[in-house]
Amino acid sequence: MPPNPRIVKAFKAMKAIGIDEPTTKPVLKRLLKLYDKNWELIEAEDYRALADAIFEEQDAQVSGSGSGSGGGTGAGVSDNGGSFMSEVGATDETEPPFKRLRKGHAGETSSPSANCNSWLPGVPLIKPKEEKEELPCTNYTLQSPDKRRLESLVTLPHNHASNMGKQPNHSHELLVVDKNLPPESLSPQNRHAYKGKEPLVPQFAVKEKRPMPGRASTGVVFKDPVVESRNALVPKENANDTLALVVHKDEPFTDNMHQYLPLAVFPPGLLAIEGPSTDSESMGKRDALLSSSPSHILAAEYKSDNGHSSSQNVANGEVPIILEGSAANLEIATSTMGEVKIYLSCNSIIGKPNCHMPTQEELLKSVEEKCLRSYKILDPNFSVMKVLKDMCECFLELATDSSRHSQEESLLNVTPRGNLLKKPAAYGGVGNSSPATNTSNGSVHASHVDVVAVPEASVLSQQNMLSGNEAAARGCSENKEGQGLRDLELCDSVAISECQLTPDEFRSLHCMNDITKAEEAVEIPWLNEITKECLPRFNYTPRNLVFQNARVKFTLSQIKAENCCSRCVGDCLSSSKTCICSLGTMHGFAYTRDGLVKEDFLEDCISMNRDTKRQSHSFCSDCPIQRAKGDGILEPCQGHLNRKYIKECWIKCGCHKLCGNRVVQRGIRYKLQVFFTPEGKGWGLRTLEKLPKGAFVCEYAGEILTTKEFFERKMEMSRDNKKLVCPAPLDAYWSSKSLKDEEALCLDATFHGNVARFINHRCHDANLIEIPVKIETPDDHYYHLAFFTTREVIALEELTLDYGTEFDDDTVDAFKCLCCSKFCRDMRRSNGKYVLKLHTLVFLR
Ligand SMILES: C[S@@+](CC[C@H](N)C(=O)[O-])C[C@H]1O[C@@H](n2cnc3c(N)ncnc32)[C@H](O)[C@@H]1O
Repeated sequence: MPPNPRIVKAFKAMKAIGIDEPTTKPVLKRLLKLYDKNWELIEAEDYRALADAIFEEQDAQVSGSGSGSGGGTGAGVSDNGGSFMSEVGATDETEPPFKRLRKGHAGETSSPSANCNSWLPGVPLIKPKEEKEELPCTNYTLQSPDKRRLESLVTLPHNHASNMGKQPNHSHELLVVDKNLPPESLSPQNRHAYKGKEPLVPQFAVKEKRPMPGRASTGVVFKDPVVESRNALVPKENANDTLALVVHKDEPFTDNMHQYLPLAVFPPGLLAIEGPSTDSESMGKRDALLSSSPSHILAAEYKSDNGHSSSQNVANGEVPIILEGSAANLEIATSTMGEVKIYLSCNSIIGKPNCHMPTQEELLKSVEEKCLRSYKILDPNFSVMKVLKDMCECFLELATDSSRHSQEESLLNVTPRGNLLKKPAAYGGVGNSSPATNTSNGSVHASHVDVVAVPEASVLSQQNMLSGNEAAARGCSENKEGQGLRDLELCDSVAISECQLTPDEFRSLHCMNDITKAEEAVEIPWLNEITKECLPRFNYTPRNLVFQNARVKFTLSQIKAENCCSRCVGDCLSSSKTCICSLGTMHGFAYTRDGLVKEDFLEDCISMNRDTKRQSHSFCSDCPIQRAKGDGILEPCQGHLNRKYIKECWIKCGCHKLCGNRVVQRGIRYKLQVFFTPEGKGWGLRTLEKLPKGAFVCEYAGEILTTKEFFERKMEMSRDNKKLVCPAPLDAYWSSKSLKDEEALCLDATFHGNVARFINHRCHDANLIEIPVKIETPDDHYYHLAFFTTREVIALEELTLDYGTEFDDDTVDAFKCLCCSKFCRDMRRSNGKYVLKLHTLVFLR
């Protein structure tokens, strides 16, 4: 009979860890009996149960007791060398070795079937059936970038009580040993705990070796009351089964000494109550936790150089001494129970006299204040606990995303070392991001930043620090007669406002953040570092709303079979079949697969806008504007610029919402910010990330008014000495054919509008262009006004549009143009004759 391949494999596995076949055989036989031939249990975790049982037996032999300790597999089962499979059915109900994994926990029961997988992919760990009364998390794997080190480390439940002068029931103290050491080189006390290749419980792999300083080493544990309830991180004298997170210097197998300062431990319960501060109940709970008596919160666990362990309350002024190395190191430990522990070793306090350990509450408050000041994080809900919680959650996400890396890589690389806590929470970014660099005053340099997901208040500071070239690139220096200098001065003068706001002011500034009220897919914050002015009141609407009489009917019957691609599926842009929607216009699809307007189409639109020679106009015989003015004088039509348009797939098309021919209808995608301009233009809109040429930024959304309604509204407003914000006629298709009043439409964003209402004017070389887009209806009198970039726009650059205003036209009440463009059409600026006129129909051409 050929040898059972499973048996052969078991032998091999044991051999790999230095256990020969004769030693393995009897134990394996006994295990098979015990597990009723359930090979899965034996094979689990690289034959961990088998290895465990063998060590158990060796331990027993060393101690001469004849039976394994702690309910082990027992000894004395004879190895008769026969076929294992024929020997099943033995009656000795010895406890399975899995139970040993939790040895030391009073009243604990376990069973072979109680296997659980660690959430770290590929790192299965055994856990007992009942977890309630136990350490919630007895397997901590420190994530280390140092792969080799971690590979060579395995941790053991610490059984060296005698060496340590400690009671042996402190069985969860940790010991770090080199995994590469053969088991024989371990003492029997330790070998019994060498359970296969994977770390055992509790597990605590240390990141890297550090030289031991010639002084006492101290591990400090901030003990959270919540944690205490779960028995983790309690001072040793308070708990028999303490999980001590300190590695002793005198341990024979390592000089890896770490002192960890666990800032926060988030067992699931604590995570659950950590909500945003608006949730008063959660806040209350958290506050209650944080306001526990300091002595309860703060405890320190010391390991001194002489190998003695003691616990101390650091609040009494005794100074822990931390190992040398970098000023602060961040370590993250994870557990099979889904817990993440964060350790911060603060080495820089070494040798500092009169150190007083802060309470956890003090520390969190101080870090929060620092964050608010240094990084201008304006979110009133911001809290360090939240950041830490986010860190834990991100960690869990990354660690459990098996698609990202191989197991080892994810184990090792998910934890950035060092400065993690120094980074502002608001940092992040989309696409390629080169991180902005912090300056000593806490502001941020924006140079060479492609993508800046900027903490709102720091953005202006970034702009203030632009070099001349950068400023030029952003349009501050390209104007006439020293205007660039003036603009730069203006920019410079803004710098003083930086860092002057208190955290409370920052918080209150933030109270109205995200101007979209979550109506858009992205948040759009606002910022004013120039004045105390707040954003004007208006109702944010991401889509156009009919005010009253406008005739905007979206009916399916309007969309004929010949102008919709009902047979398309998925993405029309990548379809091999010709899509009807691409035939509807002269230019085929206007978008590239990247969702950008095609270069030639865009260039055409731009030149038709900028080059008067290429412009053509339509003239109405009975112009709705002249009609609607209602001043009794019916002037001839002034002409309406003919424009190219984009037709997107619409409701009757069969394609996906993510079809490449549906860009504008999917809404704003880029990170934008409304900010107060330093040049005196009032509010403006800018991008917080680099935008490619032809990118859709936003559409102009507002109320759809008939032209008649618009003029009535305008009159009404001017009676109250107010003006409308920025009306835009939808006149691209007005022509000689007579339009009814309810068809001659325009958009007004004064009361209801979107972010486009903050886009300022720039003469000629604006970085945005408006292109009419048909989305719901082929009716020419209604369409969307979408804004696309005319070129690449760098992060923090203001987004501008050429309104088409003729500043020398006395019939138009135009603002004094401060666009800074060298092509500025407002001659009043250069000759000093600044004429302040009421702004009216700037969009009307
Ligand atoms: C569509 S709104 C833009 C947002 C506006 N800045 C605000 O604070 O609400 C148009 C108004 O902004 C101002 N504005 C826009 N571009 C300007 C420019 N280049 N120079 C001066 N003021 C400008 C004018 O008051 C104009 O009437």
